[in-house]
Amino acid sequence: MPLTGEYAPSPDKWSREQAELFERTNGAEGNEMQGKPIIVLTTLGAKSGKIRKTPLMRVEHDGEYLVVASKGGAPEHPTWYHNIVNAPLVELQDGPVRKDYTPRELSGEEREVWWERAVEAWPAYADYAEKTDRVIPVFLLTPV
Ligand SMILES: C[C@H](OP(=O)(O)OC[C@@H](O)[C@@H](O)[C@@H](O)Cn1c2nc(=O)[nH]c(=O)c-2cc2ccc(O)cc21)C(=O)N[C@@H](CCC(=O)N[C@@H](CCC(=O)O)C(=O)O)C(=O)O
Repeated sequence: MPLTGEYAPSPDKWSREQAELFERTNGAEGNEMQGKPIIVLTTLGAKSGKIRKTPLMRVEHDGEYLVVASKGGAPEHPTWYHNIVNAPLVELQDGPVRKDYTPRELSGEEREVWWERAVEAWPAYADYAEKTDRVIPVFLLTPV
């Protein structure tokens, strides 16, 4: 059952425009970042209850996805982190396919395995981790 509510565009022009182009073309355009594939995560605002759309790097394995709250290695988590922590359900669109997922924050050994996959998909994640003292949260998204 897709998330419903009023869409609230991100104030960040770059990611807003990429998410909107990606959705407008059903994943045919705006689907890469420097030649690497992206997905669009839809969450419900933890405070606003509005629909938030966030382009993220695509990290997939056997039908499950990892989303990485890196925000380029900024000292603080991205705000969508609070939405996902607060939400029992998120939506992810990969190309033309949009599905519901249950998010679970990873730690320990499981996080290590998926972190490797994330760095393979987008090597800059390793640089972001060097840049900040915070542990970059990662969430495993399992199809509902
Ligand atoms: C600018 C800010 O965005 P953010 O949620 O902090 O997310 C920052 C970035 O992670 C986000 O811009 C990503 O899309 C950037 N980004 C990636 N960001 C990543 O963290 N990881 C990635 O892998 C990644 C890849 C990527 C690829 C392409 C691209 O264009 C952007 C990419 C934002 O939208 N702020 C809103 C609030 C958004 C929000 O969700 N508010 C909640 C409240 C949340 C709370 O409780 O604080 C609500 O509505 O209730 C605002 O200020 O109005």
